[in-house]
Amino acid sequence: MTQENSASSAMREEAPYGGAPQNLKRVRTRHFLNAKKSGIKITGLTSYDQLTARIFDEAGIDFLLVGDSAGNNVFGYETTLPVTVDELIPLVRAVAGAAKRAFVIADMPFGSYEANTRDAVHTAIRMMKETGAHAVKLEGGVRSADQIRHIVDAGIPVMAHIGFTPQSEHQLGGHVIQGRGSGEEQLLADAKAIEEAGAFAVVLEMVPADAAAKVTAALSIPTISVGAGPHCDGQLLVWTDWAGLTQGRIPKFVKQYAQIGQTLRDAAATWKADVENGEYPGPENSY
Ligand SMILES: Nc1nc(=O)c2c([nH]1)NC[C@@H]1CN(c3ccc(C(=O)N[C@@H](CCC(=O)O)C(=O)O)cc3)CN21
Ligand SMILES: CC(C)C(=O)C(=O)O
Ligand SMILES: [Mg+2]
Repeated sequence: MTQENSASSAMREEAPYGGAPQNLKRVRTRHFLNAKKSGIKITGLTSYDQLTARIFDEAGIDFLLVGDSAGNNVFGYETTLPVTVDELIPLVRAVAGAAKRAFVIADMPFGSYEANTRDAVHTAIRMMKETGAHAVKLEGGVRSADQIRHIVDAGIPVMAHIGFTPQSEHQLGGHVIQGRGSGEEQLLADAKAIEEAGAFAVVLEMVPADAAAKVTAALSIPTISVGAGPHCDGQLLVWTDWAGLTQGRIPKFVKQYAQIGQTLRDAAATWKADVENGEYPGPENSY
């Protein structure tokens, strides 16, 4: 969804081939659908603050997910499980306030939607009312279909998330690839249930590329890959993994496009040395 930059097409809302051109005022759920129909890849990154939201939005990234991966990346938790709605809301507000073109999606934290459809609708409405997000995301296929349907009935777009679902990592036995062997049937059943429940898109996380291709062909809504191979309709990565900021083990499906961690470490060490040896502040930095 990144072509269509020419001045002649400026301000035309729909590109002739569908998808979401750069001059769109705002990416919408229909552009996800159009992109799938016309074979234009959808791009998303996570974002947890206004600085990165502004940068990724300016780069033309189609959607920004304020993931509960903020638990790991912002708050320093071991897993996403402790993240609360109250913790995530200010981050979503920062991202939604900064993104002009990108579609902003608020992740629903563990414990905020599973028990019943009332909880699910309540949380989704809070996210929309208190943040300015354009959609919510939750984990689970068949098991979350009722929740998806009720949130959609309340007028809120839902992105679903199946395959490896980090909120159930203890049940899944760790960071384990999903949809292998007989798991493929469950994956397809989950995907179908999500589509029938009215979700506008589905994230497939850590799924074999072949299984993800089958799901992508079987659905009319777009599939978004996080480690689910090249045949999905779009790709999503956790920005701190992708930019080389995450410490420790990162999944094989991540390709790093920058080394921000090393850049910052070098900058900090250089600045410390400059202060210690009197190089900083120089006359140009003093009044
Ligand atoms: N998209 C995404 N989901 C996550 O759950 C997640 C991230 N990103 N990034 C930050 C952390 C790091 N996580 C992970 C996830 C998987 C592996 C991993 O090593 N996976 C194996 C495959 C699974 C296996 O067979 O054990 C790999 O080689 O990629 C490591 C860290 C979990 N967190
Ligand atoms: C990795 C994506 C799909 C996510 O749910 C998150 O960042 O929380
Ligand atoms: Mg998440």
